[in-house]
Formats: sequence, structure tokens, C-alpha cells
Amino acid sequence: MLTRANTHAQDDRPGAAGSALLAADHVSISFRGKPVLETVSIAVHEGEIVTLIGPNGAGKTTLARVLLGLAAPTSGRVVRRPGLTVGYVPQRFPVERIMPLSVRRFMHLNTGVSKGRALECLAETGAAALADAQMTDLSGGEFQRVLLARALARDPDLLVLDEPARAVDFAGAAQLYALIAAIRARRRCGVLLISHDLHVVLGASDRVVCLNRHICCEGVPQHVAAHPEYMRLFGPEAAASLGIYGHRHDHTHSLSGDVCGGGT
Ligand SMILES: Nc1ncnc2c1ncn2[C@@H]1O[C@H](COP(=O)(O)OP(=O)(O)OP(=O)(O)O)[C@@H](O)[C@H]1O
Repeated sequence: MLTRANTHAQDDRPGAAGSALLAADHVSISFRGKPVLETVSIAVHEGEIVTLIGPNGAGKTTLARVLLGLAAPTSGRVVRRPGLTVGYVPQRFPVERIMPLSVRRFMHLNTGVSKGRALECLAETGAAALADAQMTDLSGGEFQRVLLARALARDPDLLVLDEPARAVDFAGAAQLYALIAAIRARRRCGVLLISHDLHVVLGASDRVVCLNRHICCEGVPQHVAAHPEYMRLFGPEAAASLGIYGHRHDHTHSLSGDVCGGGT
């Protein structure tokens, strides 16, 4: 059954904030008076891949930044497990084009990671052969694998990956998500993914949260893919490759996220 995520803080099921690595509890944030997130609750647990989807400007990156403590919510709170180590790969990672910077050096830059550990993590993401390449020469997919290796070098309990398959073709995206799933299986870390690659990513996720300023729907991928709000946001073809699941929802809203009436 689909649930509204803002019931999480009160319930005691596995999705609840209490047992989470990291959780937002009724978080809202506005920028210059414009609401970007409204009473959003979300939790990520050990060993699960949670994927955040939603249209451009829905507040996905903002939610990740609030969860990571990089932006302060206007109201609500963020709860993190004590001692939690997070590996974060932001959506944009500018590399200075003028200064030469090898992958090997990039792995050590501000991380304190040993040479051996850096190479191990590059090997884990299939990027060992790139150690001596220049960062500016990498393809989109290679760049993402190096960023992932750098995040893994912290030995994180939780990976937060903001559009890791950006600038990667369809086959490359599928490989990247398979790699993320393999890393999760091996390390048992939690993963919070932000993605627009609906077809590929839904299949690779344990739980999908559809955000459009507030949480529209969430659940296992097949449930979300058949949700009226999901179809409204992404079109029925986005759900076509996944199982169809019928249920009712308590409201509808415009593409800007405003609640505008009774549900289906
Ligand atoms: N620091 C900020 N100051 C002002 N507005 C901001 C700030 N950060 C984000 N916003 C605004 O908040 C809204 C949500 O942005 P956000 O980047 O979280 O969306 P998103 O869902 O990640 O979008 P996309 O899919 O395009 O990456 C946007 O309208 C954006 O302009």
C-alpha cells in the first residue's frame, strides 16, 4: 500500500525515522519566501536503496542538502544515526580546467586516503585503469565512477548520489545503477539516489519517493509507477514497462505541486 511519507515520524514500521541511518521529519524550507519543501518526511535505512524522483525544481537536491546538514530547514528536523559516515556525490562537481589534476591526485585531495585505499576504491567502481588519467579528460561515465570511488574511500554507512547518471547514455546508466546495487549488496550501506532515469532506476530501487515540493507518493517501484500522481508527472509511458497497480489517492495537485482537489 502506498503511504504519505509525512506519517513516518509517528509510525513504527521499518520505514520509520527511529531505525533510520538518516531521516527528515516534517521538514519544510523556503527560499526568499518561496516554499521549496513542505512537511517532507523521509528515511533511509541500512542496506536499502531509496530513489528520489520528481520533476525539475521539485526540491530533490534541496532535500538531500537538508538531510546532509548543508541547508537548514525552516521547520522540522533531521535525525542522523550517531557516528554516521556519509559519502556524498553532488550533482555538480566542478574540476578546474586550467590546473592539471590526475585521478590519483583527485582521490587524495582533501581526503587523507592512502594510495592503496584509493586504488582499491577505483577498482571497486571499475575505474582502476583511469588512475593516471587527467580528470578533465574523463568521459561522463568515467567521471561518475571516479566520484563514486572517492565517496567510497570514506567507507560510508550511507551514499547520497545526486543524479549519478547525468551525462551518461542509457547503457552506461544501466551499468552504473548495477554497480551501485552491487556496492550496496557488498557493503550493506544505505543509498539515497536522486535520478531522472526512471526506467532504469525504478528497477534498481527498493523504495521510490516521488517528490514535488511535498511527497506525492512512495513505495516499491511498481506501486509508484502506477500511481496517478506519478503518471501525471511523468506520463503513462514511464509506467509502461513496470507492473500496473491500482489504488486510490487522497488528493491531486498541479505540476507546480499545489494540492488542488480530491483524489482519484
Ligand atoms: N540556495 C537557494 N536559493 C534560492 N533558491 C533555491 C536555492 N536552492 C534551490 N533553490 C530553488 O529551489 C527549487 C528546487 O531546487 P532543487 O535544486 O532542489 O530542485 P531539483 O528537484 O533538485 O531540480 P532538478 O531536477 O532540476 O535538479 C528551485 O526552484 C531552485 O531554484
